[in-house]
Amino acid sequence: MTDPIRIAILGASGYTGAELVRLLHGHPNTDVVVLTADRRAGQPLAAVFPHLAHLHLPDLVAIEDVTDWSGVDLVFCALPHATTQAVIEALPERLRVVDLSADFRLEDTAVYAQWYGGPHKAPELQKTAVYGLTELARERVSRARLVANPGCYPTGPQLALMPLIEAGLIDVDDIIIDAKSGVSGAGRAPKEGALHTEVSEGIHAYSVASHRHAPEIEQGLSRAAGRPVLVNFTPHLVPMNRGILCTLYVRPCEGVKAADLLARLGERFAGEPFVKVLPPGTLPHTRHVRGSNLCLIGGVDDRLPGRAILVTVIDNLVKGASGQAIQNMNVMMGLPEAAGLDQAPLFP
Ligand SMILES: NC(=O)C1=CN([C@@H]2O[C@H](COP(=O)(O)OP(=O)(O)OC[C@H]3O[C@@H](n4cnc5c(N)ncnc54)[C@H](OP(=O)(O)O)[C@@H]3O)[C@@H](O)[C@H]2O)C=CC1
Ligand SMILES: CC(=O)N[C@@H](CCC(=O)OP(=O)(O)O)C(=O)O
Repeated sequence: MTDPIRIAILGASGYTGAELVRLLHGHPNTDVVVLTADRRAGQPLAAVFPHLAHLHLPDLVAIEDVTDWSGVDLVFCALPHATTQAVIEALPERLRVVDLSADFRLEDTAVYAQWYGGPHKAPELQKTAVYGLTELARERVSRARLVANPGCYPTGPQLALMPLIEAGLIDVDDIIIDAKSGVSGAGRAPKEGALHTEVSEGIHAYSVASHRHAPEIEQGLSRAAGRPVLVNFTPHLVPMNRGILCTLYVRPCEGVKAADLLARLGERFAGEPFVKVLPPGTLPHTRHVRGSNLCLIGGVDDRLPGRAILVTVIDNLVKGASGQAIQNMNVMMGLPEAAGLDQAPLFP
């Protein structure tokens, strides 16, 4: 039996931090040794998250109070974007890092500056970061010191569209991504737009034609196409806690049907533990993945000639964040990729 991997979770008092703690509790090869917080530093985790009170874990501390990293092997950074670059740059070089924020996802730091409102604070480190959409980057992830975990919205659409673009099966200049997210995607820190009164009993589009996940999706699709690709991406906030459903409107090449697209995806993801392609005509619900690391993909032909509609679902806190982060850690550390991630979805 090998020694457990000693884990620090920065931002453990947030939603994705708590989800890392929950999932790592079931991981056979890890030991959580450091938990950090900002406003909640100094408190026991059970005071912040009573649902984790049965676990024996260290209290929350401020990052600056962690002066000795010698007892840590791998760091999960679950901090707000734009705070993470400086934090990771200050960590000892020896530590492996999985960053859940957006700070290292965009390879071009000029594009980062344009979408995240300021210059990149660690451009040299950015050159070493690997974008960790695990199923499509496994080999690079295995060698990475720093993995940029994909955004919650970009995960499903890239998994469904990149293999189709690589196979030349769809028109890359006509892709519409209609996305709907649960409110936990906005994090736990109080925000007016996430209040119950603002979100319940309604649904609304936001950041229309201007959401920061559009360039992240375009980065992946452009790599698959071998040339620049732009997408129409519209996110919506829906009154549920977890889950992201993306409806993808695509134009298959002449003679290609939805069943052919699904067949290609089925071949591409054969044997993958977490990406499952449904039979033609069967469409997934967010309920089908709740609490699990699964991404489900379904599809149908549109009545409109030449159009097909694909639907992807993930749990934003699992495959869209902490689950995929653990999947990446498993690949980086040479562990079985599904270790700690075999939870079946909570249905209904
Ligand atoms: N929620 C989601 O579905 C997803 C989130 N992400 C990304 O993951 C990261 C974490 O998200 P999430 O867990 O939702 O966010 P939360 O707002 O729920 O949690 C943020 C965490 O960071 C801590 N924190 C806040 N500001 C600072 C600071 N200046 N210095 C140190 N610590 C700080 C908070 O501490 P305290 O509470 O004590 O103040 C808390 O522990 C973000 O970058 C987010 O964009 C990625 C994919 C999906
Ligand atoms: C519902 C909601 O507010 N979602 C967030 C994105 C969620 C997220 O986690 O963004 P990152 O993956 O880039 O960190 C938003 O629209 O900004």
